[in-house]
Amino acid sequence: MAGNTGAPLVLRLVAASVSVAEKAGAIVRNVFNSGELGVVEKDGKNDLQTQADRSAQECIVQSLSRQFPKVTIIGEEEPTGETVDESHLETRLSEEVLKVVCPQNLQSVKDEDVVVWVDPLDGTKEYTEGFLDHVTVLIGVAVNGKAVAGVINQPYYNYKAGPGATLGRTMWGIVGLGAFGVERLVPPADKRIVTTTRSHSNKLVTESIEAMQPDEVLRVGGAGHKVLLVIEGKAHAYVFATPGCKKWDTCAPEAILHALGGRLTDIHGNALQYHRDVKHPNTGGVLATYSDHDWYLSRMPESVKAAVKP
Ligand SMILES: Nc1ncnc2c1ncn2[C@@H]1O[C@H](COP(=O)(O)O)[C@@H](O)[C@H]1OP(=O)(O)O
Ligand SMILES: [Mg+2]
Ligand SMILES: [Mg+2]
Ligand SMILES: [Mg+2]
Repeated sequence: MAGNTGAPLVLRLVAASVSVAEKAGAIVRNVFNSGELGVVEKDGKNDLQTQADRSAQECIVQSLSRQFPKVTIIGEEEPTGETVDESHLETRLSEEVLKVVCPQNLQSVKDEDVVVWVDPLDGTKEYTEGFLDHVTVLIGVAVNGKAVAGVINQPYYNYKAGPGATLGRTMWGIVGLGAFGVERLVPPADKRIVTTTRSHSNKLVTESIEAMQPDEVLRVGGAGHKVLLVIEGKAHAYVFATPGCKKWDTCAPEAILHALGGRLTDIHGNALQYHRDVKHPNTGGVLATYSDHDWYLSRMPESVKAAVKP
């Protein structure tokens, strides 16, 4: 089976995730092109699911669990119970990933040490509203509760460039090794740009953003997308001082940001935990930066910190 080459487990997982994230990204585009989004309201307020979320989740979870039957895989969406569409599966390994040398500390990781966190479509609200570049597919690999590797596919990267442009990109990273398919760019030095939610805002979010005294606020969708804005120097910080983000929203982006030298914590500065039995919501909110992380932490109002407990 493809998952059984001699490479260390973490590398094989990332190699499989890069291939399957590309496939899931294609599914996300195909569903949108079909015009039949099949939107369902989930339990939470302002919480949607589409056919693309369901099909991409099936693609990722089925493909990975067939290759790595002993690894815990946790996806955002509930299984549909429908027969698996074999044409949705992808079990090849990315050669590009298998070429790298796995960091020493991750070479002998065992199946039972790993949890894979899957967000088949991050930015669902924006997807249904046509903000297509906000959408990402997120596959994060956690070892002993820490985010160590991540894969992000952005299915509509470049779609504003017009016909002929290559649509979509895949980025991946391993802490201790670096990240590929994305480049760290430095944001402007003469102003402070903060990014936050456009569809899940509330008083706590607004208060915390104001406290950062930003020159500009980018209100956009998706946790993956906002971490990419920080990585690519379009924003100095991603500030989300409320509990809506879940482990599958942060695991992959956190690992890629860390691999490039940035930081992602809750709004108190605590590391996020990714054990298999952890509660899914990031109850302490999210703060992602490249630099001055402590400054953002110090600006966080006490009233917000008291309301957004870890
Ligand atoms: N209140 C919420 N309910 C459900 N999902 C949320 C909520 N807040 C954030 N999320 C998830 O975190 C992501 C980042 O938040 P936002 O886009 O508002 O900045 C969302 O795209 C959504 O992921 P998903 O689209 O995968 O359900
Ligand atoms: Mg969702
Ligand atoms: Mg999400
Ligand atoms: Mg999602």
